[in-house]
Amino acid sequence: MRPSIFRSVQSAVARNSPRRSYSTHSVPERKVAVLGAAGGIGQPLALLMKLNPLVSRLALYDIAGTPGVAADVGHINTRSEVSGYMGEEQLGKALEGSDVVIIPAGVPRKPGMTRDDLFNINAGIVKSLCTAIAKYCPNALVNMISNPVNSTVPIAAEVFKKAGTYNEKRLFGVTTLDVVRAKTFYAGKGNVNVAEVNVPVVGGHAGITILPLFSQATPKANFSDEDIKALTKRTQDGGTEVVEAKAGKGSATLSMAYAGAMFADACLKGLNGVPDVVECSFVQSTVTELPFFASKVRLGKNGVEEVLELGPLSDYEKENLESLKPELLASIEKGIKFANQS
Ligand SMILES: NC(=O)c1ccc[n+]([C@@H]2O[C@H](COP(=O)([O-])OP(=O)(O)OC[C@H]3O[C@@H](n4cnc5c(N)ncnc54)[C@H](O)[C@@H]3O)[C@@H](O)[C@H]2O)c1
Ligand SMILES: O=C(O)C[C@H](O)C(=O)O
Repeated sequence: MRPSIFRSVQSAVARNSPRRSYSTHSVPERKVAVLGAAGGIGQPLALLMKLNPLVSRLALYDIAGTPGVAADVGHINTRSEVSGYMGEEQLGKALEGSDVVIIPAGVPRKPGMTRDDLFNINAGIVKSLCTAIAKYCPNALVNMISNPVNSTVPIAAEVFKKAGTYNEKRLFGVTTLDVVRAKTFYAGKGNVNVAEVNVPVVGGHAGITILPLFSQATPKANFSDEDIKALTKRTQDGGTEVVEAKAGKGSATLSMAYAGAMFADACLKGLNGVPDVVECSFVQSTVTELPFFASKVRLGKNGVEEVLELGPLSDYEKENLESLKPELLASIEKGIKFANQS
């Protein structure tokens, strides 16, 4: 869970003849599609994926604005070929042959809203995009960013089940931003080097369902129970902190693009056979009694290689784990119901 994307980005930028360098190396061809690529997350995410030397083709899809984003990003002298696709009739072409599909399509929160308030609009968007994924690239790893993640991931699973393409190893809710925040806040409060910090974050991706496991954080810092409570609350409210600071202009976009690019990079490394790639993600799970749950996941050539157990929890974390379950289960069930009734 180290920010290896920086190393990837630095080495990509350092190369002036990327195509020549890659034609002589055994880096596999990998196509990545970004759905919602003209949005607040989509644009910086497109930039970061263009800087990733593991990507050979980058497909940027949105309902509007992608020709401009693709022309702009496409001028960067890194490995991947960039194509822009706009409107539903071009969605199939955007998806065909994709190894990884990243979905930041949909509306963001405004102050006073919960992520669940986005359900009515985003559930339909995710459902139609996943229907197309099942048709055009059923074997792709799907990285779901669109909120509410606690419901959109179960929606995607149901859509894929109906299409007969569901493989639980290939569907991921992107919770990396919770880990990114937990690391930043922990390092800031503990005055330790942020680059060395690791904090697993489990559960889901909304309010109290976000459960950072600071008892397992490394390197160890000497925090009081009150400090841990404050760090936990700040991590859980990180999204709201940004929504309020943006005052009606949306939610986290830049930190999310960073987190989304990190997670996609981990998926690509796993696909390419890099060993010991472990990230937290909201996946189908038996780690608790809930059908989906975020925890550490080992990534490999088929997507999820192993969903890791939670490990030892403090009493405070045990309590929080029990408290989050009803809300998380309700969000999961809401997604499943939506996918099966509409
Ligand atoms: N998982 C996370 O940690 C996390 C973090 C931040 C934001 N988000 C979520 O990501 C989503 C996007 O946020 P944003 O700030 O980029 O919003 P945005 O409004 O800036 O961008 C969304 C983009 O989606 C596009 N879009 C809408 N319908 C589409 C469709 N049917 N097909 C393809 N594209 C479509 C829009 O045209 C727009 O360009 C929101 O739901 C937000 O809550 C999740
Ligand atoms: O808070 C939001 O609505 C966006 C996102 O889920 C986040 O955590 O920043």
